[in-house]
Amino acid sequence: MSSAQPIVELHNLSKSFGSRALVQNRSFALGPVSIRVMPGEVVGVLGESGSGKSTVANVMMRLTGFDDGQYLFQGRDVTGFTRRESFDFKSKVQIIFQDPYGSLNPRATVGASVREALILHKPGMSRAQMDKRVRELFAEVGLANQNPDKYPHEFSGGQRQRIAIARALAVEPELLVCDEPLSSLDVSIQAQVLELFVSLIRNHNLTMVFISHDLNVSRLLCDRVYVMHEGKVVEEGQAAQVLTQPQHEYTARLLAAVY
Ligand SMILES: Nc1ncnc2c1ncn2[C@@H]1O[C@H](COP(=O)(O)OP(=O)(O)OP(=O)(O)O)[C@@H](O)[C@H]1O
Repeated sequence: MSSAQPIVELHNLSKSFGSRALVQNRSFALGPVSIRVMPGEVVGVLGESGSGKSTVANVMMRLTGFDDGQYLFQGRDVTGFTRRESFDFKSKVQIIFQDPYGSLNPRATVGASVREALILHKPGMSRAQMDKRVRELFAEVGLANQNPDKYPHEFSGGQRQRIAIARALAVEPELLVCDEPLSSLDVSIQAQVLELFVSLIRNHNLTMVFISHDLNVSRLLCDRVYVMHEGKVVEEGQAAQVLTQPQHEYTARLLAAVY
């Protein structure tokens, strides 16, 4: 491993839901978990439904807080972020959700949605430069022939997910968090969007956290993986190793369920 600074470090982080006052009503979603993401890595966070994967994604995106532990982003404790750092964080970290409807404004054309990201996070571009960038991004995600002046409902689910990916890439994020980005798509479309992820990872040196219950997809995309069970990391390591010769009995069970 290089001596570069990690992008993300979660140290013994835990999070509970429910009433803080009534300990018996508190349910633990996470923890403690420690997860590290180095620049240029594709890191899988894997597990069954309810294992805490989305909570990890939400904490990493700062969409939700946490109770204990520490979250360092590029070496800075996120709880001490200034307003400026919080704003910068939003352009450095992007998320792709399971359901692309959730990330696209239904009342804006898809081109306007991508331009909005450019206006916010890449200020100073002219309208012509933005339109050119939108066309480049659309080509990159396999939508070269699609009209950016159409609305989200005029596209298929797979196309909408491609647009959400284009929007996330528009800000050239330093970290892309993908929360089950294939799960809401038809099986045949999943394979095509998976191919897009493979080519984006190959061509962009993306740093990515890939949240998934799909071990086959994770084996294909990820360099390293963390396997979660009941809110804790039960196994971590190189994807090729963990997903072929698991050391933990839970990972072995998950793998056995796939074949
Ligand atoms: N807002 C919430 N309020 C209360 N409990 C929650 C909330 N969000 C998650 N939980 C609980 O935290 C635990 C982990 O949920 P989480 O959504 O992170 O799991 P997951 O592995 O992403 O599952 P899935 O794949 O089904 O989304 C679950 O027990 C869940 O019920």
